[in-house]
Amino acid sequence: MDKVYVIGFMGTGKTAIGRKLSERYDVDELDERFVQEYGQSIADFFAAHGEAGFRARESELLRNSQSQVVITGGGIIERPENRTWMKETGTVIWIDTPFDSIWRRIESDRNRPLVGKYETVKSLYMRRRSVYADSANLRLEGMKSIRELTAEIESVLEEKS
Ligand SMILES: Nc1ncnc2c1ncn2[C@@H]1O[C@H](COP(=O)(O)OP(=O)(O)O)[C@@H](O)[C@H]1O
Ligand SMILES: O=C(O)C1=C[C@@H](OP(=O)(O)O)[C@@H](O)[C@H](O)C1
Ligand SMILES: [Mg+2]
Repeated sequence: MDKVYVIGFMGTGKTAIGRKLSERYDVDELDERFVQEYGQSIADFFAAHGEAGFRARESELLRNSQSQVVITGGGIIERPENRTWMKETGTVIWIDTPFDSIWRRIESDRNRPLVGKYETVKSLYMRRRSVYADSANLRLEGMKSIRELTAEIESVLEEKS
């Protein structure tokens, strides 16, 4: 398999980039598929089943994805088996954005159940950052625009085709 996986912390633009890529490529946005399949928002699902319940289903969606481009949720790298799966089945692209820019984008978004206090989210970011780095084949500079980031991912897709 020769997929492209897009990873990165919440608010790095994965979903927005996925929407643009879907104009030209077959894209699976795992969080959107989650909501379709389970008929509940991610926030409501977390409240009812906890993070562990979400992670189990998220991992299943990752494994079953048939699309060329897979847009992940920020926590996909929490499970080591997901990191291994992505590396073995495709190219993993990490969008690396400084925390303070991310925070401005996500702080008032109530759809992300893991967004709480600044310090708590920042420590999640600090813990995950090296995990994204270890999981990825390619790092993109996240301060670029959505359009530029999309174009960079498109050039990886073109190279692979
Ligand atoms: N590189 C960027 N430049 C400008 N705005 C961005 C960028 N990345 C994300 N955003 C904005 O931040 C918000 C969250 O983006 P989203 O695509 O939902 O991120 P993710 O899926 O990685 O959590 C959206 O309003 C999006 O337009
Ligand atoms: O980082 C995380 O653990 C999560 C990120 C979210 O996706 P985005 O990265 O698209 O915000 C979503 O999957 C869920 O709220 C959990
Ligand atoms: Mg998203």
